[in-house]
Formats: sequence, C-alpha cells, structure tokens
Amino acid sequence: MEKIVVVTGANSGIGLALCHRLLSEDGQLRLCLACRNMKRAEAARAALLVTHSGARVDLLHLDVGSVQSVLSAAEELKARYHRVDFLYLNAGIMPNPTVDIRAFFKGLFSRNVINMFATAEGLLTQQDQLNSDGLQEVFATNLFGHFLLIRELEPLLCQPGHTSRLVWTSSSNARRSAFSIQDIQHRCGKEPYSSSKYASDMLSMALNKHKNEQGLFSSVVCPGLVMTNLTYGILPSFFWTLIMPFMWLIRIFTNTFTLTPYNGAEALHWLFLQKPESLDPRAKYHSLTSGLGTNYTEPRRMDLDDEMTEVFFSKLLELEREVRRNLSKKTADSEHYQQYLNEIQ
Ligand SMILES: NC(=O)C1=CN([C@@H]2O[C@H](COP(=O)(O)OP(=O)(O)OC[C@H]3O[C@@H](n4cnc5c(N)ncnc54)[C@H](OP(=O)(O)O)[C@@H]3O)[C@@H](O)[C@H]2O)C=CC1
Ligand SMILES: CC(C)CCC[C@@H](C)[C@H]1CC[C@H]2C3=C(CC[C@]12C)[C@@]1(C)CCC(=O)C[C@@H]1CC3
Repeated sequence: MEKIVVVTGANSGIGLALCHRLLSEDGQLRLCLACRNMKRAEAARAALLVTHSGARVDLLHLDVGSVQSVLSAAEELKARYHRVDFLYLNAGIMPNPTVDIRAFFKGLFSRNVINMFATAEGLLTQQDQLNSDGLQEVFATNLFGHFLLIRELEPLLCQPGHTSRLVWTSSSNARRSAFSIQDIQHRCGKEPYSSSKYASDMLSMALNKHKNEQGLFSSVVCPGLVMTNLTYGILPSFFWTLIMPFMWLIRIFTNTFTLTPYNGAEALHWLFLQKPESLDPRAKYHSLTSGLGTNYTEPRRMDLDDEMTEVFFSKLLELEREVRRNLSKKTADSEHYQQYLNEIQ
C-alpha cells in the first residue's frame, strides 16, 4: 500500500537527507516536502528527482512558526490526502546562538568532556524574540506550530483500523533543567532551544498516552551532532573549517558525532521500518556513528516526569484555545474594517 509521508523542514540538512533515504527505501512512497521557502523546496524536489526519477514528491507551503500558515497548510493537506502515514516533525531553529568559550575550555579538561561534546550542556545560549502571533519564536517553531499541525491533522492521523506515526527531531541538548512549567515558552531564560526540545520529548510521551488508542504513535529522535545550516550558524564559517579535522578526530571517541546529514537521519529512517507496538514511548532513539563510520540506532531512556508531562499537555491545549480565539477576533476585526471601508466608499 502506498505510504503518505509529510516532512517539515525538508529542504535542507537532516530533513532532506531523510527524504533521500526514504525514497531509496520505498518506491511506492508519496512524499510531501512541507517548507516555508518554496524556492528552496523546489530545489530540494529537483535534487531528489535527480537520484529518484519518477518519484512522487509534492510540495507544501508551511511556516511552522506562523499560526495562520499552519492552519492553511493543514487545510491543504486535508484536501490533498485521505490519510497521513508518517508525519516527521523536523523543522527547527536555533537563533542567535552564543558559545561560552570559557566553559568549553573548562569542560575540555574535566571528566565531563564526552558529555559536553554530546549534549553541549553549559556551552550554548540563544537570544529569542516574539513572533507576530505574540509567541516566543523558538517555542512557536520547534514545538507549538507542530503541535497545532498535529491537532489540525487528527482526521488524517487517527483513522479507524489504521496506524499513523509522528517522529520528532529532538536533540541531546534537550534538558529538563532548561524547561520551566511556569514558563513553557521560555520567555525568561537563555536556553530556548534546549527548553523547546525538552518540550517535544514531553509532548511525544503525552501524545502516546492520549492517542495510541486512536492508532497514533509518536517517537523522538536525536540525530547527533550534524553539520547543517543550523550548526554552521553557531560559529563563524572559517572557524568551522579550522576545527573540522578535530571534529572528525573526536568522532573516534564519541559515537554522537554523526556529522553528515545522511548519518544524522539514521534513526529517523530506522523508525520508518519499525512496528509502532515495538517502540518504547519513554525512549529517545539516537542516530549514532562508530569510529569506523558504521551507523546504528540506539534507544536511551528520557528524563521525563509523568505529572509535569500531563500539566504541560493541558497548558498546550489551553494555549491552542487562546491562539484560536485571538485569530478569530483578528479575522472579525478585519472583516468589520473591510465592511466599514465598503460603506464609506
Ligand atoms: N544539526 C544538528 O546537529 C542537530 C539538529 N537537530 C534538529 O534537527 C532538525 C533539522 O535541523 P538541521 O537539518 O540540523 O538544520 P537545517 O537548518 O539544515 O534544517 C532546518 C530546516 O527547518 C526549516 N525551518 C526552519 N524554520 C522553519 C519554519 N518556521 N517553518 C518551516 N520550516 C522551517 C528550515 O527551512 P529554511 O531552509 O527555510 O531555513 C530547514 O529546512 C531541527 O529540528 C534541529 O533542531 C537536533 C539535534 C542536532
Ligand atoms: C570552541 C570550539 C573550539 C569548539 C566548539 C564546539 C562546539 C561548537 C560544539 C561542541 C558540542 C556541539 C553540539 C551542538 C552544537 C556545536 C557544539 C556546541 C548541538 C547543540 C547542535 C544542535 C543540537 O541539537 C545538539 C548539538 C549537541 C552538541
């Protein structure tokens, strides 16, 4: 049976590598690249068709950081497809990152060095801002836009007698101490990325609890450290060129330096081949690469609190109601204004 797979942020990095891998895996696939920039989406589609001529690759405009765009994209998906088998929630941002160089050198000579390279704990901060919906941008893009998309697509994802899958591209940088249940959007802290990724881990578990009965299963992935537009944005490019030989050297000591998007997509691809009942809802599936370059997937237990996960899920549902209320108010206001303009003409 033809599988319908939607990938957000599919035009570059891990998302694009995943698309290549899925097309090589399954010739029957119907792939939908959900991207915010249609020029980049078209270029990605053309690249996929060079190696997979005749493949069915659709494009969809989706800015996960905009409520209106998510709602329109969901409408379009519902008009195009009668179900969605896999939804890869992969789009993500890390705006204005800063590396704490002192912490890096301190960590380099400590016993925590491997963990520091694997998780970037204590090394990275970001500067976030409000978007036009009044939400924190990192939260809105990495988490809330995807949550809203899932809610809108429930008719395509929860079908009787059929299972559908969600796969989140989370991170080893997801950390419980970066997340606050009193500040789910991370308005106050300096680690919005870490907070948003921890939030996706919790949301995945909550969705399993509430939606497995309706045939919807969610999993979380860490792709390892991958050289993509996101990571190239962390340090100046000459610096990356300079330290690249060391990065390949470090790979001998840590299996989390997957480095290429192909390797990083390993666990995302592996999950495509698994039966959902065989998966652990509390596990994060890590893409790993050995020193000799062999790729494999390893589940690792996530640090999650059941009670906080439930509270978080209700807070998201409440925020969804608020966002929808604001949107209908905005629409009503602009309709009244239009009516007024028509009347005075
Ligand atoms: N690289 C790494 O080491 C790691 C990455 N990750 C996660 O992997 C995922 C993919 O990132 P990666 O491949 O590394 O980086 P890239 O920057 O290459 O890919 C990110 C993708 O997300 C898209 N995107 C960003 N914002 C939006 C938006 N508002 N709406 C729609 N699409 C959007 C980008 O589109 P555009 O091209 O238009 O910007 C791009 O296609 C992210 O979630 C990231 O957090 C997790 C752990 C490690
Ligand atoms: C200062 C330099 C000599 C070396 C700096 C190395 C760091 C830039 C990297 C060490 C661990 C890396 C890491 C990430 C980014 C780059 C490092 C901080 C991520 C945060 C990228 C995005 C993720 O989701 C997880 C990665 C964990 C490891």
